[in-house]
Amino acid sequence: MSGGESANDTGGVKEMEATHDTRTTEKGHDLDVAAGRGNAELARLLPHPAADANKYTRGHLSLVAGSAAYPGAACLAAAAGERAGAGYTEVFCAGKSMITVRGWRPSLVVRDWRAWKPAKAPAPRPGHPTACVIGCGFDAAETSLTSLLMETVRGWEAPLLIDGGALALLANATGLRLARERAAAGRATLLTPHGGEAARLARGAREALEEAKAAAARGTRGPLEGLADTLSAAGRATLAEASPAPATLARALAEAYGAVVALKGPVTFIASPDGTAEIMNRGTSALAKAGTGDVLAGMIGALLAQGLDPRDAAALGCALHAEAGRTAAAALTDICVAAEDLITYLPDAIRAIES
Ligand SMILES: NC(=O)C1=CN([C@@H]2O[C@H](COP(=O)(O)OP(=O)(O)OC[C@H]3O[C@@H](n4cnc5c(N)ncnc54)[C@H](O)[C@@H]3O)[C@@H](O)[C@H]2O)[C@@H](O)CC1
Ligand SMILES: Nc1ncnc2c1ncn2[C@@H]1O[C@H](COP(=O)(O)OP(=O)(O)O)[C@@H](O)[C@H]1O
Repeated sequence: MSGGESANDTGGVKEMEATHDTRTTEKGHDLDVAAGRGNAELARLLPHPAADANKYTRGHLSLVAGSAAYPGAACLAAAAGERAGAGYTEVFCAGKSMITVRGWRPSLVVRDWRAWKPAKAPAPRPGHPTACVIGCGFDAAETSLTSLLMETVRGWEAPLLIDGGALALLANATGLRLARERAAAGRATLLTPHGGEAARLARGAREALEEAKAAAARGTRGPLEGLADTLSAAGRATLAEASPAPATLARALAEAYGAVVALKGPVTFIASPDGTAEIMNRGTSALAKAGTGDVLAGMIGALLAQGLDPRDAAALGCALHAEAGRTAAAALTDICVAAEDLITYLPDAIRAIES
């Protein structure tokens, strides 16, 4: 791993006040980072079901997750998605993972991912929200998964969250181009990298910029034409840095990929393509265990599937995840908490935010 993969230390970002729109300067870039939202604001986003709700109107979450190497990631994300309110949670996973995912939770609808046809999914319609999470438990070494991902980025109309091993597969000129085409078509995308995955996404954006430059030098028109001109100078400077500070990196990735980016770590930064960013620093080091990111992806995916916009889904999902971690740590100690416990303690997190 390169030095760039330690992207999520918090060096360079000033301690945030508990007020909104805190202004700070990070590594010479002028940066506005809004402090984390308060409980009252978050509570208003909680998707309580309407009295006449049914499982379809509550939101349909499709999870494309769980390679043969990592079935557990699909289990964690799907169970978190159910707990976070999705009315219908469907898992498309490797054939070899199906029995594990089915056995873990009978309420999940489990299919082989060869049956996943993102471009043929019914178009989203009012009152029937839907979203897709792809990548939890993807084995990035399995290059055959690239077409599954790219087909989804190209063909899936509703909000799309990309996590885990799928981020490595997205991190190249083709992935960036397809993500930008989604944005241009008004389709929402949310990326949830940890520091290592964010560094890979930055490399992918650099590759795209190089490709665009080479095409321009040859005088060839191509799909990445004008990319450099559409990115801000600050964004390009951040992508060129070996070890950018996380808030600026989150913002540069959001701009480059045309997606909301939640760059996870001890402090999580949520950045949007329009240049806005907010901080989420309610977490606990009890969360530093394998699988907690898969749980977060399932929670945010369920909120997207219930109709929240990507920024709100990321802010509420990260806050609920952090609160669940804190409550779990209070009960179990910060040593003993495991990813599954966050799902168990999600109801306490909801109550904490509502109170
Ligand atoms: N129970 C399961 O089945 C689990 C499956 N998982 C899946 O395993 C796949 C590989 O993900 P991994 O993240 O393990 O491996 P990756 O190889 O994608 O990333 C880990 C590498 O990134 C570097 N890194 C830098 N900053 C980091 C940071 N802030 N946090 C974490 N790593 C950082 C690490 O040094 C490490 O070399 C993903 O698809 C993921 O969803 C994991 O989520 C763990 C649990
Ligand atoms: N020291 C820490 N303090 C607070 N939160 C943390 C800390 N370490 C990790 N986390 C949180 O735990 C989660 C880890 O996600 P990720 O690295 O993707 O895990 P995995 O890939 O194993 O599922 C993220 O939400 C991150 O913000």
